[in-house]
Amino acid sequence: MNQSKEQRILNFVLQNAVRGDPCSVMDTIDKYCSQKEWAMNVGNEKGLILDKTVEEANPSVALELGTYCGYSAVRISRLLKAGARLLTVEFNPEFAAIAKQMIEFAGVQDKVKLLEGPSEEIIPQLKKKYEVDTLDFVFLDHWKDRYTPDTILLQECNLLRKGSILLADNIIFPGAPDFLNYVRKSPHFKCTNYPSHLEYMQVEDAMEKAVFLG
Ligand SMILES: Cc1ncccc1-c1cc(O)c2nc[nH]c(=O)c2c1
Ligand SMILES: [Mg+2]
Repeated sequence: MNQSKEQRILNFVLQNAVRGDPCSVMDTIDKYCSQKEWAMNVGNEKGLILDKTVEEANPSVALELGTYCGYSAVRISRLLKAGARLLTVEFNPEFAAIAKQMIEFAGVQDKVKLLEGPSEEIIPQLKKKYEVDTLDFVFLDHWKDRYTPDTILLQECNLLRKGSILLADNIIFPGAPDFLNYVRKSPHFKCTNYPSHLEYMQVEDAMEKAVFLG
C-alpha cells in the first residue's frame, strides 16, 4: 500500500529529529516540507506569529482546531507553562494517527490532548466531557468554512471569556472572507491583522487575531 505524504513526513522526523526535542521536530518538518514535499503545516514564518500570540495569551487552557500532522500542536505546547494544556481537534483519522506519533516523539504528550472528530461535535463537549471552564487561546487552522460557525459555537457554549485570544490561519490563502467579516464587524471582538506568507511559499497569506471583549 502506498505511503501517504503525512506518513513520509512522520518517518522523516522519526529518522532525523531528536526525540523529546520539540524544536528539532518543528525544524525537521519544515526542512522536509520546504525541500521535498509541500504540506499545510503553519510553518516557521507564520509560526513566529503563532509563538508571539501564545506568549501574549500565556494560556492555561488552549484549543487548536485542525491538528494535521501535529506541527502546531508541538509548536504551541512547547511554550505552555507547567500544568497548562492544549486540546487539539482533528477530523481526519489518518492525520490524527500521524499527529499522535509526532506529539509523542516530540515529548509533549503530557501537555496535549488529541481529540478526533468534527469540531462542531467536540466543541459542545469541552465543558462537561473535557472539564474545560473557559479557553484562554484558540488557534483556528482547520477548514475555512468552519471558522465562523465554530467561533459562534464557542460563544454559544460560553467557552470564551473577556480577553480570550483567537488566532486564525489562512486569512488570505485559501482565505476566510466570511470569518474576517464576522469578527471585524462584531462589537465582541478586537481584531489585528498579521500579513505573512503561505507556508514554504512566496505567496501572500495572513493571520488574524481576534480578542474576545465579553
Ligand atoms: C491545501 C492548500 N493548498 C493550497 C494553498 C493552501 C492550502 C492550505 C494551507 C493551510 O495552511 C491550511 N490550513 C488549514 N486547513 C487547510 O485546509 C489549509 C489549506
Ligand atoms: Mg493553515
